[in-house]
Amino acid sequence: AVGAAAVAAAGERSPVAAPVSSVVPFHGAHQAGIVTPAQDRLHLAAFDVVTDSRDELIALLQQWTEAAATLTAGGSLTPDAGYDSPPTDTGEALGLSAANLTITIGFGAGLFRKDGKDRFGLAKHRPAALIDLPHFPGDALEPARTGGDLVVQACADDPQVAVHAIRNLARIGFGTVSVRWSQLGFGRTASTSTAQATPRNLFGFKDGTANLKAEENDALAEHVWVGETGGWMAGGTYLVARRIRMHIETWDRTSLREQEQVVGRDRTEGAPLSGGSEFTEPDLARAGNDGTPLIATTSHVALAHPSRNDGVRMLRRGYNYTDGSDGLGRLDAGLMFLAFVTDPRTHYVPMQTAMARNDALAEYLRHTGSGLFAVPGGVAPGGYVGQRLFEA
Ligand SMILES: C=CC1=C(C)c2cc3[nH]c(cc4nc(cc5[nH]c(cc1n2)c(C)c5CCC(=O)O)C(CCC(=O)O)=C4C)c(C)c3C=C
Ligand SMILES: [Fe+2]
Repeated sequence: AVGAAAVAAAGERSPVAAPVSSVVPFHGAHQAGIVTPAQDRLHLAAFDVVTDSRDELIALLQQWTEAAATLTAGGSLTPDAGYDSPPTDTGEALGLSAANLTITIGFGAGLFRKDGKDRFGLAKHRPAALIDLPHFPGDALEPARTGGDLVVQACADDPQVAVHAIRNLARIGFGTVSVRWSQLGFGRTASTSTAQATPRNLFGFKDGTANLKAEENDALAEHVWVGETGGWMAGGTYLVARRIRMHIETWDRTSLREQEQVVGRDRTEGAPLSGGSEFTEPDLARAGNDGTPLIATTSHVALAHPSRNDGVRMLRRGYNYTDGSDGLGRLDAGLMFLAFVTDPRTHYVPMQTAMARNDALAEYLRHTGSGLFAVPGGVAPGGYVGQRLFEA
């Protein structure tokens, strides 16, 4: 510390040890990056497995697990093979803190069977919940932004740390996997802890108010985690990823009254239009002077509310994105919707179907990418992500 202070006093930059508060533990009962506090930056990448070798796949997951444990602790990858070889770590995170990096790994349907082939002898272990998502009305999915045999979600407070993580995992996987699609995100669009303030999405509304929070253990057990009867998926969850383009130029020409009616909450506070403040429970039955519900039945909040969805809740953990413009004078901007659920058949498909048909918000949205991934439970030191699947 004395040495560091002397360097700082001399006005030079010194390599500073990562403060403890910037490290999210990698090992645990569940993978990090799900109920751990949502960071502000995302790099999500889906990979195709390009080998048919089960041993190579297992070796990759072992290497990814080891690298993830190192990177999330703020370390860099070692050892180097020598001066005449490419460095083992790509280097752009040297000197940066761990920035609360979390790395979360999931398995797509293609790992279990692809093009009719059971490449890795895993077909019999494909969970029933890992469905092929149906086509929803209005979907405009681009194949180059959809699917993937594996997914890695890297979240951090620093975008360079998140990108470094994905880049290095892709580098480790060279010859075994290739990146199918990837998405950068900024500005989380959900709170996953009551300690976090509610952020805003690119429509300018608070997003995440009624989200499931890390403190709600019973609700997480019911709506997010796969239970003990789930075999190799026990302690895991399913990640629904949807790249949703938001027509922000159209939205920006819409009156505030219309915007609030479409959402069902007021823009400033995020309070439900039935009254109260941000965290007041929406009263979907409360009618205004004209006898119609204050929260329109076609509003997003009404359609997403548990009372209209068999009591279903989900853990949303999405991010805003902007990917330049589309050549027609419009920003390609939107929401990388990420939600963790115990079973997408009950906890995503019915809600998305209702929204695609009736949600007033749908007029301003276009789903352009999609993925569904089984996210296994957490890893103990010495183990690797998905070990229970390969030993099942
Ligand atoms: C199928 C699930 C959902 C999709 C897809 C989705 C897209 C989406 N949502 C917003 C903005 C808001 N969503 C809000 C609440 C909310 N949304 C969902 C589900 C999906 N959203 C749920 C389950 C909820 C919570 C409902 C409840 O329990 O009351 C809100 C209100 C604030 C909040 O509670 O978070 C906003 C705003 C956008 C812009 C969007 C697609 C781009
Ligand atoms: Fe929503």
